[in-house]
Amino acid sequence: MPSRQAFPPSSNPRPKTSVIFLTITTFASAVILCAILYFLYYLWYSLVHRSRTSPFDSVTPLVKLQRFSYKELKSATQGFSESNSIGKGGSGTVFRGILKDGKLVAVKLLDSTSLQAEREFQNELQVLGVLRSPLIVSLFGYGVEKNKRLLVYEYMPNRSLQESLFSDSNLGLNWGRRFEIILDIARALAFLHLECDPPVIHGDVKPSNVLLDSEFRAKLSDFGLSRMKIEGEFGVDLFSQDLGKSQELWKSQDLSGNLVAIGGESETPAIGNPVESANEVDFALALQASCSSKNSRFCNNVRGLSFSAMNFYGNIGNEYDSNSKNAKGKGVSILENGGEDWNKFVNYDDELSSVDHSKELNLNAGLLPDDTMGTKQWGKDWWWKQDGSGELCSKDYIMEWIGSQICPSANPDWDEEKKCSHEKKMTDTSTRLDTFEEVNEMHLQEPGMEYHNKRFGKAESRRWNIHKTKHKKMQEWWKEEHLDELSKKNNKLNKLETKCKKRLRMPHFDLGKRFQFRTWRKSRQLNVNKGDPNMEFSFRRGWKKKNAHSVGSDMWSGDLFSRELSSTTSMRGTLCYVAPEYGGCGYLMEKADIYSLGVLILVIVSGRRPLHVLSSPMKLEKANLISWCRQLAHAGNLLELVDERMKDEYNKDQASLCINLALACLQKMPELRPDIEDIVKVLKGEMDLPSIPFEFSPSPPSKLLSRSRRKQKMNAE
Ligand SMILES: Nc1ncnc2c1ncn2[C@@H]1O[C@H](COP(=O)(O)OP(=O)(O)OP(=O)(O)O)[C@@H](O)[C@H]1O
Repeated sequence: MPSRQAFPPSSNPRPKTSVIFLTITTFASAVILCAILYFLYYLWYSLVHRSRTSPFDSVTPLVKLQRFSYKELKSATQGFSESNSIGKGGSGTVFRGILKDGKLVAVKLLDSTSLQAEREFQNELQVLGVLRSPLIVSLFGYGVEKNKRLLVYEYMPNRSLQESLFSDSNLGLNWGRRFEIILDIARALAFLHLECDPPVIHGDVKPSNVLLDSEFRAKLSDFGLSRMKIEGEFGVDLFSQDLGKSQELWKSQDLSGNLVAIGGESETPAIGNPVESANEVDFALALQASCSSKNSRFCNNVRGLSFSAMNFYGNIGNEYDSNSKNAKGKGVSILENGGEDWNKFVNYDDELSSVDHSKELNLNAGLLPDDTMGTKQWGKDWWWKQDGSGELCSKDYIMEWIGSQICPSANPDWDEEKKCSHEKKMTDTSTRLDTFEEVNEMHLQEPGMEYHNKRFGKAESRRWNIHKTKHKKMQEWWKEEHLDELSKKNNKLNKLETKCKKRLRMPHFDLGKRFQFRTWRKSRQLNVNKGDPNMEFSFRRGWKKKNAHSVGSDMWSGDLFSRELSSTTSMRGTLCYVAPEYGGCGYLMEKADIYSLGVLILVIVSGRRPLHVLSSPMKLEKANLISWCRQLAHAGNLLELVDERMKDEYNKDQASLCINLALACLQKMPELRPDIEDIVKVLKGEMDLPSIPFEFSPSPPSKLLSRSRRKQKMNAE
């Protein structure tokens, strides 16, 4: 009998494998769990960390802004009395006030029903609220009550540079002061661009935003259009915002930037809720509430988006609107409704009206659940993001507008002068153009290249070549533009002559207004409040009743129209001061401020507005300060630009340095404009002015303009 093979008793290998497998699995699970936990922790940490960090933490300690009650500010300004009114701007009226402790302040009462004002209020708090520098006007505090918004600033006894420069007496501004003011403004910009982290771009550098203290030292103010430049971004994709969502939120908008229900009922909403408690507020918390959660980064990047103008174009500039079908359609329906909805406001829809500003401004943001902040974020900040896919390029529109508005003075002497010299001028100009072009060519190829290599190194030479090509195109365009401009002016002269004959008398002041009405109504078929002589147009304000008591604006000169042109705030800056690359379509970068500084320097040196058309008989070439300056530079006669009121009592070297510096700042290509650091050094005499090729035109060719120009040419033929 075969014996059974006896196996030695052996341990079962299966359980062993299971143990190993189990161990590995447990270990792997533990590792995965740890990784998940770590990831979650990281996520939590970064969210919490980000939402609690003010962009200015690194440079400035958190600033506590005082919260004032409306009552307090009302009594400080004697009930916002007219005698205490010291100026009116695009977003509100400024009053002189004395606080209980005797401190002299300037209180800005914002136009309560305007979203534009709300946006600027927020921006002012978020940017100016955390800036502290002797070169920047201090914001002491704010007030929020129902739909009232107030900002309390340090009082600047000599008001704005606008007033000092354009007042009749202008006694205060001798050359020494003017030069100091230029230096102060440059220093202020250096502070914003270089010392702030992230850098702050002012976005609206102009005389009325430069305030003068008792010793006529200048401080920069009005940060309503400013923005912070976050994380070294270049051109944050503004259009990547959740525009679909934000556009759903608004129904449509009237010309003053207020929402309008299309064909529907409207009402005046309260923008926020009164907050009873807490006299002093840690504004970082408001900042936190406003810029929290996942959208916080973008929140700061989309400051300078002017809502009103964009939709204004959307509404009226139908032929220019290639993208914003919605805006167009809505605009048309508003107009079709008879345009009467303009004065009715439906500022917030349900989601918007649910925004609790008391939380935002009063509060302990830490108590707000994150998701609440996240979702409300869009509601709260939606108007920042309106400049999206539907945005029109305002520049083209503005340029055409200027073109349509520039008309010679009604002064008959001047007309005569123009008529007589016009033919001669045509020939003169062609000669000048040739020479001009030659000089430009020389500048571009020789010193320009040298300067560029020196400054940016050879690695950049490819880019430079692209620039050169662009320059060439620009030159060609300029030539076309210039000739075209002259023939346009000629046409206008003829038209004006006919009109003069018809009307016999053409009141000086009415000209601008009349032209505005005519042009806007005719070309855009706007149904505006017909013929109200007190209406004026502003890109920032839309149509607005002129305030007879406005100190800071029109009263300083008779040339209403000229004043308006040179200080009309456009989408994200002020017409004539806004950099050409920025005109509402581009990204706001430091070099845009440099461009505005260039215009401002010329204005300070010359005591003229950038566009000065109607005030007195003058040669047409002087009307546009920048092109006149370029012509003088070409003729080697820069000092002719200096304010005649100073007679010979100015420092010629300094004046010529300033004008040259301004021309450098006014270069078309932002990269070629000097940095603010260099500008300050040049002004202080610590550095020579680099030789820079001067460009020609402040505006590049645009499809639209060339199209209209082509049409004009065809018609002429
Ligand atoms: N802190 C201040 N101290 C003294 N005067 C001031 C102060 N702030 C403003 N003003 C005066 O009020 C005027 C209006 O200022 P505001 O900032 O409202 O508008 P603006 O800059 O003239 O125009 P916009 O707001 O359209 O750019 C100024 O021109 C200035 O005369």
